Order: sequence, then C-alpha cells, then structure tokens
Amino acid sequence: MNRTAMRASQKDFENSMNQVKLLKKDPGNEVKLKLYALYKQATEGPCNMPKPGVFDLINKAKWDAWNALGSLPKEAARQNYVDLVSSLSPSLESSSQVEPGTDRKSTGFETLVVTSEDGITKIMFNRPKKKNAINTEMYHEIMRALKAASKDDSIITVLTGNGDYYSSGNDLTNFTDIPPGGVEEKAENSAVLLREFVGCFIDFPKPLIAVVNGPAVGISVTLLGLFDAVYASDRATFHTPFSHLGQSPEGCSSYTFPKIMSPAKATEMLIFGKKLTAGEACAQGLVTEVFPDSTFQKEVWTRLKAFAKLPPNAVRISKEVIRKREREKLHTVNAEECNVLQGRWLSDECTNAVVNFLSRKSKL
Ligand SMILES: CCCCCCCCCCC/C=C/C(=O)SCCNC(=O)CCNC(=O)[C@H](O)C(C)(C)COP(=O)(O)OP(=O)(O)OC[C@H]1O[C@@H](n2cnc3c(N)ncnc32)[C@H](O)[C@@H]1OP(=O)(O)O
Repeated sequence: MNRTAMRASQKDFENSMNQVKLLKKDPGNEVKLKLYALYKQATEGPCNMPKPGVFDLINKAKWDAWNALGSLPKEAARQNYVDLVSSLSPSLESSSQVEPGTDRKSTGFETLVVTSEDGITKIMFNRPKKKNAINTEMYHEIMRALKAASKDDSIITVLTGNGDYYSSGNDLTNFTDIPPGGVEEKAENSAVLLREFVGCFIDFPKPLIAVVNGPAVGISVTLLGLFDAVYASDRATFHTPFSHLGQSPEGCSSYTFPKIMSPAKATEMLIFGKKLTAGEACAQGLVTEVFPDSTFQKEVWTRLKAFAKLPPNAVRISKEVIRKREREKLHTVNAEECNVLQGRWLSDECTNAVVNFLSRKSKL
C-alpha cells in the first residue's frame, strides 16, 4: 500500500513503534538515527535541546539527526516514521524467532552464557555480533559469574567466547555514555570498576582456565597472565594495541607479562602492539598449549573433564600454595595500572583513537 498520499493516524504511529521493537535484524545505525529523529520530531517538534559535547558521541549523533529535520511539521514526521518502518517490513518477524548464538539472555545473564556440569563452570562471552567486546554490563556480569563460581561445587572454571572471537576487549562504546559529572567522573568510575574487575581474577580461588577459541584483544589478553592455564585454537591471535589506542597496560600485565615472557618480549606486545599467533604466544609461555581448530573443542573439553575429576580440596589448596605469595603484589600493580589508565582516558591520544574507531575511520 502506498501510504505517502495518506496521513498517518496516531494509531498507525503507535503500531509502527511496536513493529520497531519486533525487528529481527538490526536495521543499522543510520536507520536507527533516522527513526529516533522522526520520533522526536513527531512527538516534540523541532529540536531545541542544547548540543551535546564532543565526547558524548551517541547523544551528539542523535542530536544532529533530529536537528537536521529543521521545522518539519509533526504530522509529516509521523507519516515519514510510519513509511520508514513499513519499508523495513521484510525484516519484521517475531523476536521469539531469534537464532541461537545471538546476543540473547539464556541463563539470567544478558551478555554471558554460564553453565555448570561435570565439575566445570563455563562462563562464555556471548556478544558474538560484537566480537564479544566487553561492555559495562559484561564487566559486571563477569564479576557476578566469577563470584558465584568461586562458591559453587565445580572444581575448575573456564572462560571462553561464543562465535569467531574470544573477545575484542573493552567495548569502545563504553567511552560514549558520559555522566552529568563529565568525562573526569566517567574516567574515575571506570578506574574503580576496572580495579574491582581485575581484582576478581586475582582473588579467584579455583583453577581458572581460558579456552581461547579465536582472536583475543586488549584486556581479554592481559587477563590471561592471571589464569592458571590457557588453551588456544590455532586460529587465535593475541593483540594488545594499547599505544595505538593512547592507553596503557592493565590486567596486571605490566607485571605478569615481563615475568612470563621476558621484559623485551612483553615490550613488543604491550608497548609496540605486536600481535602474536597462538604458536608464538605458546612459545612465549602466555599460552599453555595450542590445538588445531578442527579438533580444538573436542580435545580441550576431554582434557578439562579429566581435570575436573581430581580431588577438589587438593586442587584448591594447590592453587592457593602456588598463587598466595603474589596476591598482594598483584593488587598493588592493579591499583597502579588503573590509576595510570584513568589519566590516559582523558588524553587527546585516547580520545582521538576512540573517535576514529567509532566513526569507522580505523580498526586494528
Ligand atoms: C572515559 C573513560 C571510559 C573508559 C571505559 C573503560 C572501562 C575499562 C577499560 C579497560 C581497558 C581495556 C582496554 C582494551 O581492551 S583495549 C582493546 C579495545 N578493542 C579494540 O580496540 C578493538 C576494536 N575493534 C576492531 O578493531 C575490530 O572490530 C576487530 C579487529 C576486533 C574486528 O574487525 P572485523 O572487521 O572482523 O569486525 P567488525 O569491526 O565489523 O566488528 C563487528 C561489530 O563488532 C563491533 N566491535 C568489535 N569490537 C568492538 C569493540 N572493542 N568495541 C566496540 N565495538 C566493537 C564493531 O563495531 C562491529 O559493530 P557493527 O556491526 O555495529 O558495525
């Protein structure tokens, strides 16, 4: 039906708003911005809000889209909204039909799938469409899952990723939701969050195993220095491009990496951003063993199930004996790294790198 000659009623408008919620496929940022702008124009009229600051990327993009509609009348905006939604209709389907393996809640977590069986608690990053980038919610959920795993009856805990990536590290959109207190407050809160997050890995009482199913970036790599074993597919790569991002090492890697792989090799990774293959990471001691991707899951899980049959108290006590001497030192290093990073996040070097990624000008 050609709706352009018609005037959309309030009911049509409301129906379209409901249809948007049922979109199966993400229509993309450009369409979402258009929908947002038309909705605001249809309900509030022309944009007369103050322009958001340069760091507030998402709100600035929304403001730009709304402001670009100028003095378009409310009725016309309502009609354009209805037309735009109806043009998206091929992708309108019930949200219950979402395929498995997408970013949907399955176990009380939005960003993780956490399962426990055969003496193993598995924490799987579950944002495959975003390469398992760690957003603020995921930082909190990982901490919650680790705290629960430390108390459950499993013998070992495993972290892995859903999809083709292990994790692409910190979600760079974490830089965009700036609170009323401004970017300084955001940096301060983020340093507190990061310190608590890394602290959960330092204090974890059971063997912590990484099953690195694909490329790993940033904090998902640095944390590996705090794991008890790291098994990697030969598809995995290990990349810590902190200087490129105007940032500095975290996850205690400024301390663990030089110890694990020698100061010079750690420098190549942490300062110069050298990306290691799984084989190279194994040669440097960061990875315990590499498996061909075709047999990776089968071989690793067979091995982990055997580990999980060991006597639980012996396993836990041995981990304590191996790790306890280092714990205090690691907490000190963690605090220092977070402190330095807090300053880095406010630097032009970091801001430019994040803006370039978010405006699609750069990728690693
Ligand atoms: C003011 C202070 C606030 C600070 C808050 C910080 C809190 C704690 C920080 C702790 C310190 C951590 C540091 C790090 O981890 S540094 C590493 C950061 N990661 C990156 O820089 C990776 C960026 N991603 C890429 O370069 C590429 O996406 C990648 C090479 C990983 C994959 O490329 P490919 O072409 O294969 O795939 P796409 O780029 O198309 O990716 C698919 C979609 O996923 C989105 N994506 C992927 N990674 C990230 C990410 N890290 N952050 C945000 N979004 C990510 C990508 O944009 C695509 O999305 P769309 O489909 O919507 O376009």
